[in-house]
Amino acid sequence: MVVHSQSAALDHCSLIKTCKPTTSVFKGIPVVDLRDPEAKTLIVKACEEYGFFKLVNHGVPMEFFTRLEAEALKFFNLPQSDKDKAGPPDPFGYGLKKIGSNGDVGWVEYLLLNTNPQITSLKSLTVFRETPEIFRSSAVNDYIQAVKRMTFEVVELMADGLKIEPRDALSRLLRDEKSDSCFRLNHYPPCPELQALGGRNLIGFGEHTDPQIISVLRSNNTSGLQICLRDKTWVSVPPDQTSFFINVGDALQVMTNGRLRSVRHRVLAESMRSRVSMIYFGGPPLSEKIAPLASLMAKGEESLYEEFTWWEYKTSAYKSRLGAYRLGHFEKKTGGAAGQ
Ligand SMILES: C=C1C[C@]23C[C@@]1(O)CC[C@H]2[C@@]12CC[C@H](O)[C@@](C)(C(=O)O1)[C@H]2[C@@H]3C(=O)O
Ligand SMILES: O=C(O)CCC(=O)C(=O)O
Ligand SMILES: [Fe+2]
Repeated sequence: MVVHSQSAALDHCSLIKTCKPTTSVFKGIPVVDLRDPEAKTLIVKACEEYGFFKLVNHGVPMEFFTRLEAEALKFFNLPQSDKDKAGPPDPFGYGLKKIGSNGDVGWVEYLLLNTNPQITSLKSLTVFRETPEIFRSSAVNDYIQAVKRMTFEVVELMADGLKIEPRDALSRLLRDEKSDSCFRLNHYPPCPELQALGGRNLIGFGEHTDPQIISVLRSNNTSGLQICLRDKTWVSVPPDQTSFFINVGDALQVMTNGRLRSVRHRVLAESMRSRVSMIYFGGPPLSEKIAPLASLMAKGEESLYEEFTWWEYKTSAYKSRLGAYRLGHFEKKTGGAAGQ
């Protein structure tokens, strides 16, 4: 639904969608302790049931979070004209409200970066030059390196839990120097005018699944993140600035032939507090064939999906609207109930 502004003050968010307030807080969020000997089993269980879990005792020092968050806020607090020098995102760079290039908008500003220096686009280089503080400091790089290392461990545990052989079948795709991964810093400013919306919530980042293999999110202590459960209800994820929240992406759903499900999620804006989040999206190299892993398939089990490369999936995803069910296009017509 489009907001019909109730005052002039609301004009600047008049194209952004609202939704009914959700009161239910996700109390049963699966929590995985990376040091727990049972971690591999718990990761698989959480990803089968929710495509989502919270990770604690992850070993990434809090200092990495606080440094990057401070640098991010310094950047987002710059005058608009300075931030605009790092945009528009195509797809990398600074973006304000527009998400992707197919008409999606949200109450958010962001920096989208490539994590692979070898294929750093000209746009990213411009970002480096135009926003010296955040990119001259080592905060972004240090954070990404630490989160990548931890993510490799998580997907290796996942492979162990799923009895995938070899155990680096997933992590090698993320470790590959041509891995098509990216990193996003999101800033959701407070929206005091929300109170005039009669209790409705403003969409910060509309509902979607992440196309990649895995997404690793960390935010400050502001709520807003919600996930969609199997019964289609939306629940709020209580924020925890010391932990990571891990999402199964579409590519992992396909590689496990639907056993792990990519999770639909969204972010709602708050009226009083600003939310800062940082997300590493781990993707495979562009040329990688995305198909169910042989060691996971039962005898005679057939793939639910047509064969495609990550490049083909990504190209199709980037032509789609944020909320689209992107995997639908790649499901085998006779393949059974993979859909949503
Ligand atoms: C509307 C879009 C934004 C997006 C590209 C897309 O066309 C559909 C997928 C979107 C998404 C969601 C997860 C990540 O935030 C993202 C970077 C990605 O890989 O897919 C975004 C894309 C984007 O913001 O460009
Ligand atoms: O900002 C967040 O907390 C989540 C955003 C998100 O889902 C995304 O950028 O893909
Ligand atoms: Fe997402």
